[in-house]
Amino acid sequence: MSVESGRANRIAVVGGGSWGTALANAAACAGREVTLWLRDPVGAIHIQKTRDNTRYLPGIPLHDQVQVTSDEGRVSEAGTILLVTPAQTVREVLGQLSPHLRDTALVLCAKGIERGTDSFMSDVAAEAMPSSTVAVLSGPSFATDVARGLPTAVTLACANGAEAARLAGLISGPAFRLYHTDDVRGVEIGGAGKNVLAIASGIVAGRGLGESARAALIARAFAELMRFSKAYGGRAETLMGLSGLGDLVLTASSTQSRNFAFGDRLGRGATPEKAAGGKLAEGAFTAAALIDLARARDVEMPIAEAVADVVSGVSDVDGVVARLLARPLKAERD
Ligand SMILES: NC(=O)C1=CN([C@@H]2O[C@H](COP(=O)(O)OP(=O)(O)OC[C@H]3O[C@@H](n4cnc5c(N)ncnc54)[C@H](OP(=O)(O)O)[C@@H]3O)[C@@H](O)[C@H]2O)C=CC1
Ligand SMILES: O=C(CO)COP(=O)(O)O
Repeated sequence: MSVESGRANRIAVVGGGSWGTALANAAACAGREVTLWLRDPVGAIHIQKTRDNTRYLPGIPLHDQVQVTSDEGRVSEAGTILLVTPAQTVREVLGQLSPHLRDTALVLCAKGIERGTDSFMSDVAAEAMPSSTVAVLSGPSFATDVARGLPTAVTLACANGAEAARLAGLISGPAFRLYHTDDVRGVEIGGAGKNVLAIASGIVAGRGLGESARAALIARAFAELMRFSKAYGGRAETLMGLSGLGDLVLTASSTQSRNFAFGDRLGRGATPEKAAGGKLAEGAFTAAALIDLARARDVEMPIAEAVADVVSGVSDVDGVVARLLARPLKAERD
């Protein structure tokens, strides 16, 4: 096999948390050679040897075709990189890796918006790596399900539609089905926004407001997501698909979701600091940026605003619930 055809078949996964490890398994099941890169050398040696990511995905065996390393140079052996660290670290990680990357397709897997700059992930990547092909992967997919080989379907977006189809084919396996689109903005808005809105759904559950309230909230949260996406150029059909409705339904209705669980604890009275419980709840970091962007284009997002206020400590749960219930009645289409 030539070096170039070897690169084409090799995928590097950057970030050895739960989703990175799951995606490494999924890509290996798709027949790819996989390098899983972690920043922690001790952790990398441990996982390579035991074939178990005991910290993030205990008890789920790592596929034989996954090689684990902490050597940044090894990332350059792959033609495609899946970037799977938290959204707020993407700029830093790309800065660290860019000297090692050439002719690389970059698939962004974090679901969030960068705080401070209010930047979407694809814009962060385009700034950090202007000559790379940038794609976004998002959709309903809990790491434990995917790592175990349970079936799901997600969306891969790239502005170049042919490249989106090629990358979807490269990563899709028997149980991990990737649909493709050229609507990058729509897909990344679905993934980032649903995390914030899932916190609201968790709050409703934790506060004991009932199943009816939760269903009503999810429907109105989806209306917010559609309005926001329209204002930022995402297509309605994308938001109605896997990365919008599909992922909102999953995340806003399952205690397996860290964002839902975070909201649930807030609803039961925990402080934002305690509610996270040491786990990543991306929506808590994205909420303020989402609201900044919504205000900048006059998009009404009362549910996302309520989450941002509770997370930042500006309001308490009962205060935002009362505020939402006191909103004036209006036509449903608005
Ligand atoms: N888990 C899931 O089911 C899914 C997650 N996602 C998204 O994937 C992204 C990652 O989530 P997930 O894997 O679950 O998170 P985890 O908390 O499970 O893991 C995060 C990983 O990122 C690493 N990391 C953190 N900061 C840095 C950094 N500065 N440089 C290098 N590595 C870093 C951590 O390393 P260390 O251990 O050394 O801190 C860890 O390996 C999130 O945006 C999430 O929304 C998307 C779909 C499903
Ligand atoms: O994005 C996810 C499922 O698609 C994972 O959600 P949580 O980060 O809330 O666990």
